[in-house]
Amino acid sequence: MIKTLTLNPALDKTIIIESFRINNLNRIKKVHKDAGGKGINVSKMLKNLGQQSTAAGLLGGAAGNFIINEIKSLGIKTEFIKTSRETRTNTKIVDPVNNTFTDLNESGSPISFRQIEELKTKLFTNLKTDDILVLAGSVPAGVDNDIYFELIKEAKNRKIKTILDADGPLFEAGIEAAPTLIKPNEHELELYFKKDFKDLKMMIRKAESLLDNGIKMIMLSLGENGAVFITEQGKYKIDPLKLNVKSTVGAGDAMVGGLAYALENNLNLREMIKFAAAASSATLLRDGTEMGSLKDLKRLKKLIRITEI
Ligand SMILES: Nc1ncnc2c1ncn2[C@@H]1O[C@H](COP(=O)(O)OP(=O)(O)OP(=O)(O)O)[C@@H](O)[C@H]1O
Ligand SMILES: O=P(O)(O)OC[C@@]1(O)O[C@H](CO)[C@@H](O)[C@@H]1O
Repeated sequence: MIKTLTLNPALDKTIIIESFRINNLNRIKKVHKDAGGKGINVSKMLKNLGQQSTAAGLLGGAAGNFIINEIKSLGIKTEFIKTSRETRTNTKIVDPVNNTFTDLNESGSPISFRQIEELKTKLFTNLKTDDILVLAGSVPAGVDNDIYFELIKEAKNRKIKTILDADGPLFEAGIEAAPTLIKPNEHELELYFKKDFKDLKMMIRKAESLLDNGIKMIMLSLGENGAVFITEQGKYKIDPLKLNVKSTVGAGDAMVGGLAYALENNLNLREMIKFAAAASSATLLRDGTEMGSLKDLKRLKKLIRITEI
C-alpha cells in the first residue's frame, strides 16, 4: 500500500497568458483549476498508472472541498482531516509564447497543534511493514520543521518505506531520519549545501554524500537537463526528452509517483529509473497540474536513455 501525505495542499489555478509582461495589463487566455499539492499529485500519477494509493493531509473551506471532490472523482482513496481555515490557492502563470512557467505559491493557513497531533495519530493506521509513505511539499504555519523527521523515524520503527520530497529546513531535518528515497531538485540541493553548483560532477558528488546518512536512493531532478539517480549500486544519468512542454508543474511529483510505483511493484533499478523519467515527461505534455497518462508514459519510456556514470 502507498500513502501520500500533503500537509499543505493547494487549489492550483493555472492561467495561460501569451507574452506575459509585468507592469502591464495582461489578458488571460485560459484558466485551469486542479487539485494540487505535492503528495496529492503523486496520488494522481499513481492512479494514472493503475496503482491505488491513499491521499492524506489537511483540507478546509471551499478550496478544500474542491480538492477533495476532484480527488474522489478520480477514484483516489482519501484520509483528510477537515480544518476550519481555507486551503490555499496557488497561481501558476504559463506563457506559451516565451515558454515561461511562474509559480506564485501562498504559504497556507496556520494549523492548530491539536489537528497536527490528530493527523500524526491517524497517519499510521492501515500502514504495515513494507508499505510506502510519501511525504511531500511545504507545511503551513504551526507545523514544526522537524515534522518529516519525526514521521520518517516513526515509519522506520514500523518498517515502512519512506519517500521525501521537500525543501529548506524540512529537507534538512527530514534527511537526518534517513528516508528510503529522496528526490531533491538542483535548487533544493543548493539550499541544503549552501552552494551554487556550477559543475554537475560536484553536484553529484555532494548528493552522493547523502547516502552516508543511510538514505538508499536519490533521484536528483534537473528540470530540462534531465536527472541523475544515485544508489550504493551505481549512478545513472538520465537524458531529458525534447518535448512540447505545456506545463512543468508537478513533473517532479510525477517522477516521485513513478518511483513509488516501482518500489511498490519491485521493479528492477533500470526499470524504476525509466518509469520515473517517463512519468515526469508524460506530465509535461499536460496542461495545468494534470498528471501524465499511462499511454504517453509507455510511449515515452521507450525513448528514455540512461547511462551508468
Ligand atoms: N523542460 C523540460 N524538458 C524535458 N524534461 C523536463 C523538463 N522539465 C522537467 N523535466 C523532467 O521532469 C523531471 C522533474 O522535473 P523538475 O526537476 O523540474 O522537478 P521539480 O523541480 O521537483 O518540479 P515540481 O516541484 O514542479 O514537481 C526532470 O528530472 C526531467 O526528467
Ligand atoms: O509550496 P509547496 O508545497 O512547496 O509546493 C506546492 C506546489 O507548487 O507543488 C505542486 C507541484 O509540485 C503544486 O501542485 C503545488 O501548487
